[in-house]
Amino acid sequence: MPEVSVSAFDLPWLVADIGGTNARFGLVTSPGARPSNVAVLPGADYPTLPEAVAAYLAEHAGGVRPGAACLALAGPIDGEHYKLTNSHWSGSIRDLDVPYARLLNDFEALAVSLPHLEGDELVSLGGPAPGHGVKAVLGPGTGLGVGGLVPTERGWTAVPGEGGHATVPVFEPREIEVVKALQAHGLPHVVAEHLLSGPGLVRLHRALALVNGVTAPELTASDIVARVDDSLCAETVDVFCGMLGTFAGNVALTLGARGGVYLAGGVLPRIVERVRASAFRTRFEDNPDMAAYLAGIGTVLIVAAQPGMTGAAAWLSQHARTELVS
Ligand SMILES: Nc1ncnc2c1ncn2[C@@H]1O[C@H](COP(=O)(O)OP(=O)(O)OP(=O)(O)O)[C@@H](O)[C@H]1O
Repeated sequence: MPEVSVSAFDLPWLVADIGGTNARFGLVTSPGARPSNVAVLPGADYPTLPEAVAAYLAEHAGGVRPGAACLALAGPIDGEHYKLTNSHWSGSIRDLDVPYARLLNDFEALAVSLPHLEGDELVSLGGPAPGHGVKAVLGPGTGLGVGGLVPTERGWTAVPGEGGHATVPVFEPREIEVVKALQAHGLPHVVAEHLLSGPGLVRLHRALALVNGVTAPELTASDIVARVDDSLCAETVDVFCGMLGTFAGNVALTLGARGGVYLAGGVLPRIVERVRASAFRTRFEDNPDMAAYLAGIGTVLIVAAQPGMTGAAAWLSQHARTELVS
């Protein structure tokens, strides 16, 4: 069969959201459309990202050759180069052999998705509905991601960052005891991600056992959230939600996120009602000088299935217009 030549931004476009465990892929068949042909591949099954992309295109996308790609990755992006934080994949986007390809940090892509999410893709965690202005997104998953989205005269601009590595937001006496226990056990500088993530739930459970002077089995994050009748597990989830509220309030204050604070990541959609019933929103507003300011900011949980890929698709739609007219 003769090779079909493909130019930059020829449809379809390839989008992806790649975490430490899963590589999610999809195709965009018209600008502004949501991804179709979505498939989730286990990253560990493929030695490199180009091999996972080739497998997706061959097995789930009819062997198409995309004219553009936007890949959201859980790790720092340095121009064309990527290195996933919790996976062995690293390399250059050029190795994909797509005429136009762009890398985004995963929370940068989530930030771009925010104006496109609607209806039952969002659940209120308190406060008013998100309005105009800067938006923030943060979320506990394998790590703790943070991003911002700023309105400009030329559309929205996403702001990636490394906010999950900010020092842990301890507030209540019990939380201070947790930090002291972790410091006494080999973790001198406790950052937010150490406690506000899936692995953070495990660490928090262990630390609360030390603080309470009890022995507890080593549990996974899913065990901890499943054991609703176990007092230590229940306390772990409560402390987690409270600290997350303070962290989200700190992000809102830092970015001036009057357009809303959105919560994402793999952990919270599994405990929606417990977050809503927790101290999350009270702690979000609990600031001596800025309580009224924070009370005016909506907090919303993203429960959409593939928001990272929605963001990657929106990014390509916005940039295709710019690239094709310039
Ligand atoms: N049932 C569960 N309840 C609570 N937390 C969970 C559950 N299952 C998994 N987790 C946590 O969620 C984390 C995965 O979150 P998320 O999906 O956001 O991760 P990611 O970094 O995007 O990577 P990937 O999806 O590839 O794992 C896991 O590290 C785990 O700690």
